[in-house]
Amino acid sequence: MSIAIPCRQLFIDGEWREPVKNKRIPVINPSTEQIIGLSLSLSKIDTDVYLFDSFIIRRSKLHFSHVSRFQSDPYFIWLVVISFADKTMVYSSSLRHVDEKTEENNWEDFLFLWDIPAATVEDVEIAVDAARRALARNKGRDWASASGAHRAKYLRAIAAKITLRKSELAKLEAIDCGKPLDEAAWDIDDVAGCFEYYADLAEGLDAKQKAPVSLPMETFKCHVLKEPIGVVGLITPWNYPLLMATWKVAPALAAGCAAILKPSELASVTCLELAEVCKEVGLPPGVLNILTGLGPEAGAPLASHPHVDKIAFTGSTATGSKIMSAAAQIVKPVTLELGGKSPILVFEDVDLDKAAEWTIFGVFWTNGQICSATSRLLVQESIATEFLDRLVKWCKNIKISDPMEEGCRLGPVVSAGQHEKVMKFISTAKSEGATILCGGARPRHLKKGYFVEPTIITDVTTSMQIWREEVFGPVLCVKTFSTEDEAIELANDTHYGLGAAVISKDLDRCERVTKALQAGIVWVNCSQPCFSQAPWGGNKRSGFGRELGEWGLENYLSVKQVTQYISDDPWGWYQSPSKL
Ligand SMILES: NC(=O)C1=CN([C@@H]2O[C@H](COP(=O)(O)OP(=O)(O)OC[C@H]3O[C@@H](n4cnc5c(N)ncnc54)[C@H](O)[C@@H]3O)[C@@H](O)[C@H]2O)C=CC1
Ligand SMILES: N=C(N)NCCCC(=O)O
Ligand code: NA
Repeated sequence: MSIAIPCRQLFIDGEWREPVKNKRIPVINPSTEQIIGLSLSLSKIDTDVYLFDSFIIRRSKLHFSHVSRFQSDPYFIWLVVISFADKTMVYSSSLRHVDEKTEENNWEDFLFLWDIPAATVEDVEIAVDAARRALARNKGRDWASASGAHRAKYLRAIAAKITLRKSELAKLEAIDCGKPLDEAAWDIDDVAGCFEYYADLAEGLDAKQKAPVSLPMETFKCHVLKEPIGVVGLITPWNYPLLMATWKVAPALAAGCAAILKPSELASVTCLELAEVCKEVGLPPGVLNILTGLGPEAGAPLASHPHVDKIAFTGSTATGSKIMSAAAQIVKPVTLELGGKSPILVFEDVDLDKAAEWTIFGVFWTNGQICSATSRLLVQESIATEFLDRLVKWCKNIKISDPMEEGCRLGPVVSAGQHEKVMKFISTAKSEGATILCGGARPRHLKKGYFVEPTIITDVTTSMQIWREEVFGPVLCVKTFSTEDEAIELANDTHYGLGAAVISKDLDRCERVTKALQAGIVWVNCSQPCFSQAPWGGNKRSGFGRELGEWGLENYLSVKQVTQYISDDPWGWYQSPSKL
């Protein structure tokens, strides 16, 4: 017998809520290709399990004493099993209670499968309504027109809770999307840091209100109010599930907006935990609603909803274009962070090993699934052979494993579909005449999971698919150049314009090249580091608008001009009837 136990519900109006259509999506672990689940067969559980007890992991055997938690709380239990490549672990989470369990029950009969709720247009309606009510409550004084300092308190409380749950959230993230645990831990620090940063900016907003605008006429006085845009829809991808959500949620809340977050169906688990965090800190109901679900069913109705005032999106260029079309029908503003095919330029004066490490970090970090991945290497001819040789050596040293394994530096890509897509890119490159210098296949030691070896492709022409299209996997393609001008021309030979990196000891050259590169972000002597304080976003088909920093806050603010007539004299344009 097998029953599905829902893990979390949709988070709407400050409450957990079942999706109207009661639809759910399984949570798949990309390392095992399996639905994360628990087979409650006593014999198995006695072998090797870990219990997450109120989010503290401890190794334990599962006894009925633990299971009895079922009865004490009729809605939640605290068990989830996660299967890894070589072992099975039990983690706790809030599972909805579906049956009366007693010690006499035969547990061998039950299989718990982990899934997430799938919202549809009906849930979107309820969430949008909740968000609008949150803005209007107490004439706006509870949130939208409260002081920034008031809202900052919630942002700080969220940051603190996230820090407290860091190791658990990092594990959930790593298991759900396949990124190495060390990277996931880093992400969670960034998440907390981002909430803290926007708490500061929310406080700073109060002092910036009523900023005067000087006018050329003494009879008038002008100032500017910064007001929340209103209800915002935030649609996010799976590569940095909680961090990409945070880049939008934190500034939106700082600004005083009410938000509906729609994370990616491929990795939503940590975003649902953010909902729990918001519940715990007592965020006013409806201020943040979290709707997991499929793009066309839950994302599209947000994009086209007449009462959603803005959409902020990160994801593929194809989906970004659909969202923009939907929003355009009602002239709804959008900001779009889309794909990329970012170049990294390596000049002949570099330290080869330092440059090699940044080059592989630039493209293999997050298993190659970063929109800003510097996935086109341009290396100066004079050092090309030696540099590629070093790169291959660095690649061979990358630990590819289950993301939970100590020291893992490359995990699986997120899904079967993504795996297939990446492998197809590699085979097309081969068929178009490119050379696979290293990688290109599943690592031999990993029979299961969506793993792809770190792959370097040479003998590439500028018309090949591998040069032009975003792979979103651990694949680097290489071309050589002889002059700086040629390097710049090749670098800018793309429809995208998100990131770019230049590696050279000559800082004057770095400055020249930086100016010539068509990109929203340029890294000098590094690739990928990212800070909450600095603007993030692209040009061309990589989208528009900037997240993070003060620019990120402006995304969610509307500027209101207030102009006052201060003269005692009448305006005097028409002849006054009283003078007749
Ligand atoms: N540049 C980036 O940050 C990302 C790029 N990608 C690329 O996109 C490819 C496809 O991956 P997906 O996960 O399908 O990306 P996607 O861009 O379709 O998904 C991003 C988000 O948009 C939502 N979405 C999908 N269709 C929608 C629609 N019609 N209206 C509103 N929301 C919608 C998804 O549910 C998800 O939350 C990947 O293979 C990768 O190459 C994927 C994720 C992030
Ligand atoms: N956390 C860092 N460094 N980068 C995040 C990049 C997320 C993106 O793909 O847009
Ligand atoms: Na997943």
